Amino acid sequence: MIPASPPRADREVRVRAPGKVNLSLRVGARESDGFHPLATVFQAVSLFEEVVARPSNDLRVTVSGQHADRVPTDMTNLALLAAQLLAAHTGIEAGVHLHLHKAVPVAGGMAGGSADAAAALVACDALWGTGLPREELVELAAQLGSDVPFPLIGHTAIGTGRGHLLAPAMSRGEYHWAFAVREQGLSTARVFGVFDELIAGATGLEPEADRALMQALRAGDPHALGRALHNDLQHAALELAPSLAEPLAVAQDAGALGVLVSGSGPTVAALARSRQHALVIAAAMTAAGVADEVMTAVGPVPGARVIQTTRGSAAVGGTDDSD
Ligand SMILES: C[C@](O)(CO)[C@H](O)COP(=O)(O)OP(=O)(O)OC[C@H]1O[C@@H](n2ccc(N)nc2=O)[C@H](O)[C@@H]1O
Ligand SMILES: Nc1ncnc2c1ncn2[C@@H]1O[C@H](COP(=O)(O)OP(=O)(O)OP(=O)(O)O)[C@@H](O)[C@H]1O
Repeated sequence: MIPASPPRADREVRVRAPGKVNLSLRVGARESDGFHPLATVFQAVSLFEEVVARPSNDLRVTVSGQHADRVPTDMTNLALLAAQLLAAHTGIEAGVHLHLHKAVPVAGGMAGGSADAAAALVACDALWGTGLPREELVELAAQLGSDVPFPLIGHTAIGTGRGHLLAPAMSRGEYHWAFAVREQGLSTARVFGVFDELIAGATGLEPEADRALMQALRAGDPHALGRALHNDLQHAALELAPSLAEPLAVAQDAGALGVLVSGSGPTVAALARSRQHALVIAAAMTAAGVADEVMTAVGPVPGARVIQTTRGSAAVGGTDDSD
């Protein structure tokens, strides 16, 4: 074990990492490792998790913000697992206190926990001075969960394998979203389980079906993107939570260019014509009482980045190297 160079007790590193929407999610049949092969297109959206890392003798986490009470603070927390993995990988003997400020819905299909883990990798790497290249952090991220590499990269990317193998995708312009959030989350493993029952072995991956979607992104055409949105897990999510049909219908009636369940759900994502239109869709969903909460966001946005490093009371500003 290499002892970490003792960080000043008053030093802190603040990192921001985005949530995601799967613009397209195509799922193949479960493989022998228990996972499904995916062909997906991720877009990072402007709901940001913030993680602050401070020196500590042990590994500990505190949580504030959106539904903080539903986030575990034991060693099952993905951010703590990320810190532990980085310490083991670099052979460093160091603790950390991670504070998570949540803005991405918990268990909402938008990879909030994964964003925390990605942010924790970047924050601990900076706090401990381990200085790993981003590609090495991405490899560690994949060991933590299928969705963890993407919030490190951000922007728009194609995911294959378990969803963890990423290739950047070209995207022009801004896309505006309204989200209907349901308080009661859905378990990702359960949604994949219901997917298995529904498809009963009859599925192909068909990533080539996303040609229109990729073309829409290259052209910066939200109308074409709206028509191309696709989620193979949507049926399974609706089976487990049939009331999700309501926000989908209300958003459609409010003129959304496309609507879908985000990832494994239960968050419903509606693509709008503009920021103003996203607010109109959000207001329609609130008025109809079809969401516990509504949010709006824009995408694509960058991946996990240091937004502030503080030594003592002096903030020394971001050290953004993520793009
Ligand atoms: C639905 C998505 O959000 C789409 O991006 C992701 O595939 C989910 O990624 P995640 O939450 O990071 O998932 P993991 O923590 O890797 O896996 C949780 C559980 O989901 C199922 N799972 C996940 C990914 C995958 N490609 N196939 C699966 O069957 C497995 O049952 C697994 O035990
Ligand atoms: N830092 C964390 N934030 C939120 N949940 C966490 C965290 N660490 C572990 N968890 C556990 O993971 C579960 C799923 O959390 P998360 O918010 O990442 O779901 P999700 O957005 O549906 O994930 P994904 O879209 O990647 O499938 C939670 O119910 C919680 O028990």
